[in-house]
Amino acid sequence: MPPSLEDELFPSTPGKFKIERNHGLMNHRQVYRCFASTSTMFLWALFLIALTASYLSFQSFVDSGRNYLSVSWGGIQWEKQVRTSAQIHRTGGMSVLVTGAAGFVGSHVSLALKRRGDGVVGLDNFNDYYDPSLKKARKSLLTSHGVFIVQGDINDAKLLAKLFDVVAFTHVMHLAAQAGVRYAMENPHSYVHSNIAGLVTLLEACKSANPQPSIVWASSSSVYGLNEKVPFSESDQTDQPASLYAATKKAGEEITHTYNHIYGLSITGLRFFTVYGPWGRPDMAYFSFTRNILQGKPITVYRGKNRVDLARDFTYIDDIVKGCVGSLDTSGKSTGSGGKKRGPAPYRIFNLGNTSPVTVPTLVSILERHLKMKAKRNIVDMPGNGDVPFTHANISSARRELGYKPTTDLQTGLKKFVKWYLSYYGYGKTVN
Ligand SMILES: O=C(O)[C@H]1O[C@H](OP(=O)(O)OP(=O)(O)OC[C@H]2O[C@@H](n3ccc(=O)[nH]c3=O)[C@H](O)[C@@H]2O)[C@H](O)[C@@H](O)[C@H]1O
Repeated sequence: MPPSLEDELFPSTPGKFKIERNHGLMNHRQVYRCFASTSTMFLWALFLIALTASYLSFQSFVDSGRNYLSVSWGGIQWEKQVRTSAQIHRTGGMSVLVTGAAGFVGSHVSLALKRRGDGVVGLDNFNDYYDPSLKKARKSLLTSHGVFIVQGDINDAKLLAKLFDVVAFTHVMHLAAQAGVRYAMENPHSYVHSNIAGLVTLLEACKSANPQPSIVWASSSSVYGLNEKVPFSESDQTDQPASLYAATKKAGEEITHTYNHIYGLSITGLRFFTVYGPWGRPDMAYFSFTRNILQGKPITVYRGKNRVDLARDFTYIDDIVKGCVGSLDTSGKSTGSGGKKRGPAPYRIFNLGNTSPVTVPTLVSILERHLKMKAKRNIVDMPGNGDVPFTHANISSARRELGYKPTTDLQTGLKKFVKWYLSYYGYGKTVN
């Protein structure tokens, strides 16, 4: 039976098939047919290869297009920007990945590091917990100083792996977090997402990096919770958190301890005490009070049990930056590599406060003086929303180990804040 067209076009295994059909010798016609069918086959094979190749390249075009549409990182140009930003310009300098770089503390620390010649790459997801345009303005400031901020989330393991692939970061300054004590009642899962899941994703990336970076990260004074012994010392128990925010920060301290213990990551946790200053966070009391006073709107001033005023150990941003940089400088090395611990690594926790608590009504009076306007005070009993009555830091440990010495009192710091606020927003502009 002559071979069907189908057989000629799609022989299963050509050589074997022909030998079986002809039992040995072939005549001219058979040779010609064989030659003709082989060349047809060859042409079809070429056609199929070309078809497959064009399909695959179309697919990769679609994939890369999709990547560019939904992911704002990757590519040769992006890698170049990351590398340039990470370049060290001083002897003995470090290259630091700063998470939350478009945030309040993150932007200040990034600038300070860049100014003294360290390499800095920022990472920030630019979420809308508060007005993202303020974060974008901070980003522009950093860009003008040569700091590149990658737009991405600390929960994105692929992005983190890529960053460590492109740059051998010596340090990570981890400041990305869901902040705010009272907002935790509104959106509890955002705290778990950033402060727990995001932290673990970041630590996983750091543990696997080779070399492993040293990590300095933001814990919080809120871990002291309902403690009554003052001032708060790092050796005090911290097992009475008053808010979910505090609980996630406390959990962060325990989680980082396990990564130090198992993988040899060098860890420094900083308990910040109500940080304030220029380029600050609009959700915080000093900031929202300023906005409302300027707009002639009332402010709500909480009052504690038995009509006792609430008090905070307000700490000025420049002092906090010095504490952060001092922590990076003294962090010591991580000891692991490739996910394996090679020896013990430092695990440290420091209070970064101001050591002189001020009551909230006094904070309002200082603002009134600087703004030359009277506040419309609406005094209410503190609702059970996660607030603690007072905070007060003992900073002897940070002073000894980091050379930390706060120098700005609330009066001076708020003057600088008000000056910045008026230059940034003017007198009447609305802030979200
Ligand atoms: O040290 C920290 O670890 C935390 O500091 C900050 O929390 P807090 O100390 O609570 O600051 P902040 O909100 O400015 O309230 C200040 C005071 O004003 C009172 N307060 C507040 C709002 C209001 O409308 N009225 C009022 O009286 C309020 O009752 C309080 O007594 C950070 O936000 C937090 O992210 C975390 O970093």
